[in-house]
Amino acid sequence: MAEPVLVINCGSSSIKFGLFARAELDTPMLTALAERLGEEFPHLIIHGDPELRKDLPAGADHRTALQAFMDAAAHVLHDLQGIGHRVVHGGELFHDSVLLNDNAIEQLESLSSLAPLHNPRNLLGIRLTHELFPDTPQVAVFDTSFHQTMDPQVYLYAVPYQWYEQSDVRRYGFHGTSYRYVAAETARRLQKPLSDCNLLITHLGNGCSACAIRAGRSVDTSMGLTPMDGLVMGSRSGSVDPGLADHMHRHDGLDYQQVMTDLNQHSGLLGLSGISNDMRSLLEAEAAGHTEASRAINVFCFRAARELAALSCSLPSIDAVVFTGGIGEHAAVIRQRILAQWRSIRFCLSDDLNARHGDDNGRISLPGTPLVMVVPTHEESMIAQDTFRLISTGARYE
Ligand SMILES: Nc1ncnc2c1ncn2[C@@H]1O[C@H](COP(=O)(O)OP(=O)(O)O)[C@@H](O)[C@H]1O
Ligand SMILES: CC(=O)OP(=O)(O)O
Ligand SMILES: [Mg+2]
Repeated sequence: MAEPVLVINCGSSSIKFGLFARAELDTPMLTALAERLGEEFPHLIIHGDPELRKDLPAGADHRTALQAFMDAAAHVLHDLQGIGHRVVHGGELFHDSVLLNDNAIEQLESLSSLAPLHNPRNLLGIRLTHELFPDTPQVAVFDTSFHQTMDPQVYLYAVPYQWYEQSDVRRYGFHGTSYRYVAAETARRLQKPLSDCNLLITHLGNGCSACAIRAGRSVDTSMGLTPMDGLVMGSRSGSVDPGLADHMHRHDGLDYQQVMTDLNQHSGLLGLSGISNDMRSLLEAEAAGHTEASRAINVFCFRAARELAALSCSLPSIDAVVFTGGIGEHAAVIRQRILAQWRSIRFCLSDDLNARHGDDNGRISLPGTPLVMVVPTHEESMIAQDTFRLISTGARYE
């Protein structure tokens, strides 16, 4: 058997795994998903050998899920050529994917506070696999890399310039590996070179963002210094007035750390509804008449539309609006409600195509109206591609 690459994609509420042979990046030998981590009913599903569905203990975290996968799949995890990890924040230190060594891992640790729901978990995966496979090369693929093409006028905040020069305060953008995949896949479906494509893509998962792609390159995106900015997310607030921290301190005595924890973990869909961070649960609750669920969903949809409309400023024209991520790919009614909020463009979805999550090309809009598509993301495939590439060049981080 060809020596495969194992990919580990730690998201904020899920871990996705893939085992890839070099020649088959579109069709992994094995895939696995651990989801609803930290919630009441987390579970692990493996497709391949073994075929497995296993409930994890209530509240199970990323560590438990990683270990459960490693135990269940141990018999296929041999002769690995490499292991590719999603790492969310690369900061100013990492502009492209990198073969990891102790020095790179140490540098990564310094970025953890900028993505507290992600980088520590990404490092957990790196450390665990290093213990299990000490001689196997490991590669980090960063969410931030794809957005390196943004111009200074886009990535600079209007704060004292020394903050950028001395403390790397700027907008970085995230979900870049997803945008890289979805942009290329959309171009393929449109039968156009990527360099001719102007796209607005929104990645709606537990973390949510949107990206303007001009001539195939990221020119603006909704997330900033950290993955808290922009859209409303599962448990993150998205953009808020920075004056809010001072207000909550004076009014309720919250210290800065508490405000940050609340904005990261107790806000977004969860904070607004008091029910769940998961859109599936909220749609069920809304159908059962819970107005708190509707409140959260309405804010989510309005804010997504507003960010998309704002990002459209960066594009000379829009070839397609594209939905991806767990919500973007599976929640037809959310796609419809977001576009209904964007009143300056008259989107006309086909109810039938939207309910089916798109025709063969992912189109969900009626012919002759602005093109809207659903294109499933495949971050794992991009990470596998970079992992094979870096292993063959062998260039290590200095
Ligand atoms: N069938 C579905 N209908 C509505 N929302 C869904 C569905 N499946 C997944 N989701 C949403 O997608 C989220 C997970 O998205 P995903 O992109 O896989 O996660 P992560 O951000 O952890 O990588 C869930 O939290 C849930 O809100
Ligand atoms: C960057 C980010 O929010 O990632 P995820 O959607 O996987 O949580
Ligand atoms: Mg994700």
